[in-house]
Amino acid sequence: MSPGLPPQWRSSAESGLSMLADTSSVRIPSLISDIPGFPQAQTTFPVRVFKLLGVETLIVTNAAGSLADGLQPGDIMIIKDHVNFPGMVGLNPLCGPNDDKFGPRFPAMSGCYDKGLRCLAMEIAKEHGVASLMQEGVYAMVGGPNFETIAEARLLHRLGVDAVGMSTAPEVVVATHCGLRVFGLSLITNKVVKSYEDKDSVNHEGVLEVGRLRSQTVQQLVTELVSRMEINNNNNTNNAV
Ligand SMILES: O=P(O)(O)O[C@@H]1C[C@H](O)[C@@H](CO)O1
Ligand code: HPA
Repeated sequence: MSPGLPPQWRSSAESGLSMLADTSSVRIPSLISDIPGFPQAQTTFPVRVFKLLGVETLIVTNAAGSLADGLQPGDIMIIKDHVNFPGMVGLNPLCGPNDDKFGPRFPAMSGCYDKGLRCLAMEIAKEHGVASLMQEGVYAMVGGPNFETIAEARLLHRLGVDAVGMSTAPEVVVATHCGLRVFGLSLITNKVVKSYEDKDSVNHEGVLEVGRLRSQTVQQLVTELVSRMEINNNNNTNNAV
């Protein structure tokens, strides 16, 4: 403790320092890799294992809040593209030395959500009578774990984001890097509050509730998609194995 610290500040500063030292009770997040739950290296590791096992397509799902007027809770958004906010400021799972066995140092991300699978999913939705729940849109990943402020929600909306969540982009980046085909769905679990007059507020229980409500529909869509999608042996540009 600095001897120059005013006495009235000492006890809180000391208790803060002792909490930081006691790693058994306090989890200290690393700014680089640990937001909000697990390091990105850990959450994306299975994607490279899939690649090495010969998997060709990654299907991702998430819960997301809607910014688009046309997307209501319970709707299912086919992810057309994403904005990886953490990635854009350096929280990118590809940071660090590149492993050329998996893919190039500077991989392209345009077209990372496969168009053929997006069209097939929409066809399946029509056949199952759930097309009215489905539309394509842009997903943005934010760091979380707090939900958005109203100003943040408005900013995202103005940037062209249709739905916002706290996951998915890192796995998709790693999958695209190693040449996997990707398909993604966002289950819209809530409207993101964009107005200071709005008394609504998002909460995690509500997110889980909508997840339970639509779990069967999402399962049916994904099962049907898997049974009908083409094997894409020739699609991989990178040879990790
Ligand atoms: O599907 P994910 O894990 O992205 O779920 C979202 C983000 C938070 O984990 C949670 C917030 O309610 O939902
Ligand atoms: N914001 C961010 N992540 C989310 C939301 C949201 O409104 N809903 C579910 N995950």
